[in-house]
Amino acid sequence: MAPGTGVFAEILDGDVYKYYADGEWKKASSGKTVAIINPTTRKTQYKVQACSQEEVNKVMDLAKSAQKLWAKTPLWKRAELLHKAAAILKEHKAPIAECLVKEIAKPAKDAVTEVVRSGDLISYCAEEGVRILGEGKFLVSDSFPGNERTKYCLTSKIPLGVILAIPPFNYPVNLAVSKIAPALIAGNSIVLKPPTQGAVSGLHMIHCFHLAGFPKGLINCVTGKGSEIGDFLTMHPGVNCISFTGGDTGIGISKKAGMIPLQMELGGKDACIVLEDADLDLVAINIIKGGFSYSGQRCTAVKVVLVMESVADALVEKVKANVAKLTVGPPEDDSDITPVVSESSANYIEGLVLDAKEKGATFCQEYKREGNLIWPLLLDHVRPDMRIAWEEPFGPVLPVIRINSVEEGIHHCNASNFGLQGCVFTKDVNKAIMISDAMETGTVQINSAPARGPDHFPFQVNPVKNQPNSHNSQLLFPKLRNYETVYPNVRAIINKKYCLTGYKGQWHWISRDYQQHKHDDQG
Ligand SMILES: NC(=O)C1=CN([C@@H]2O[C@H](COP(=O)(O)OP(=O)(O)OC[C@H]3O[C@@H](n4cnc5c(N)ncnc54)[C@H](OP(=O)(O)O)[C@@H]3O)[C@@H](O)[C@H]2O)C=CC1
Ligand SMILES: O=C(O)[C@H](O)COP(=O)(O)O
Repeated sequence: MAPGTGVFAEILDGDVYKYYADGEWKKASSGKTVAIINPTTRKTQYKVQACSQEEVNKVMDLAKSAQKLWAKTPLWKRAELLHKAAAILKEHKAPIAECLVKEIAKPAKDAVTEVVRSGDLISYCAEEGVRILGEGKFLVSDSFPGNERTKYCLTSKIPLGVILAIPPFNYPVNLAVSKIAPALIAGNSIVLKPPTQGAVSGLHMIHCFHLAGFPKGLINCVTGKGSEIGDFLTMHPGVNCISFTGGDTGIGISKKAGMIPLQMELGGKDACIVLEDADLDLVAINIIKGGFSYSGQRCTAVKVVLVMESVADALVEKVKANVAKLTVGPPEDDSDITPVVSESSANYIEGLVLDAKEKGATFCQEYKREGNLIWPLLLDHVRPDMRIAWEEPFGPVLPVIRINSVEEGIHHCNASNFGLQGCVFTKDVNKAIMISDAMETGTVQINSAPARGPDHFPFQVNPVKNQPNSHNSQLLFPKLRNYETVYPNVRAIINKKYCLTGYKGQWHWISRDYQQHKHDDQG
């Protein structure tokens, strides 16, 4: 089934996709549309409605009223509807994946994975939600000095209200449901503003919730350019919480939004620290996976390699050999490297490459670009005075900085404004843990590339970094009546075999020996 046909026919009006409010698909009164450009053809692929401020006002009112009733809907019923939406989404993975291919040039197989993973996440939120939200806390007064047992305190989790969800282009389905599903199970309503590139995938996903039979007005989706309706949405008095994922736009939003909870997942410059004793074949494979999957357009992509000088030549050779194997071309062919999302993004990446060239970086491949398609590029001998050492290219260009000590690597990682993830490669697990502790990032992967998934793992930025707090979707679950613990203290050091997670001071350790790990990874 093609997008906008079959069960999805009602979301399309002529060649323009409608927006969703009050349980219905509608045309915007502005009469204006927004074009979605296919990154591969650079031609208009789809059109969506440009919603007006009046429409946003209406949607906020609807979302507010619907939320009041939804909060009274039994938890098990909320979970039932979410499970239904998850099944419908997975059933219709093909047309939604096609939208991802056409709107954001996601390789065909990865596009299907994104939809399936999103369905699983919705179900997971439904399952966990009934447990987490089913529990409360009980306190007695004489546990505090000077008190007799004359009072009992019961706390329970209540919804925040209307959640404004704004995901980025690179996972328009998955990063939308990672906001929508926790919000709904916890009794909140949703106003989704999808990214322009990715809006049509988002509208198809929303239709799956519609088909599941959620109450009218509970879930709404307004389309339009962020630069045009963004401020009106984020400063709207009807919004009780903003869940945003994207770039520096989030910093602006956090300054404008006022006294409401914010969930901010912003950019990353994930460092990969490579020690002398690392298994260089394993490192090279992970650098390729971490740095170049979806053409580097992941917040968790490896964005700078910090390798000990003594093994740098050997590592660069191995990575070069693997880069040569990457296929470059259209997403429909499931190429490894596909066009980046827009011309302005390609121009930005090119600016970083030219700056590095001017300042003397070694080009391991020839720089090549056709339209938005940029061939994978490894830049060796990058120095801290080059922009690429610090900025996030969000494209298939990876800098290598040679270091003479572990401290130098940690220093570079910590000097970055970003604090999302990082990774360290060494056979010495003690060193790995010590380095992980010293890296000011939310998560460190040991002997593995950075990644957000599996989707139920904690995901947050290190709070010492100059960014708004970023944390996983737990914010959308609870608002304790006494405003405790809005930001859960979660830190994780994760990889497939060594896993150390902490939650409110409780630490769990699972380990297997490195040889076993190595054996598993080599298949
Ligand atoms: N930490 C994390 O979990 C993740 C972070 N990211 C980061 O996202 C960035 C790439 O995504 P990208 O989409 O380009 O990010 P942007 O910040 O450009 O856009 C993100 C979203 O914000 C919207 N937006 C734009 N302007 C405004 C505004 N003034 N008010 C409200 N919303 C607005 C966009 O809409 P429109 O498209 O219409 O402009 C889009 O939906 C990278 O920096 C990446 O690292 C990506 C994924 C995960
Ligand atoms: O946008 C991103 O980069 C995602 O949050 C990363 O998800 P992944 O690491 O599972 O690809």
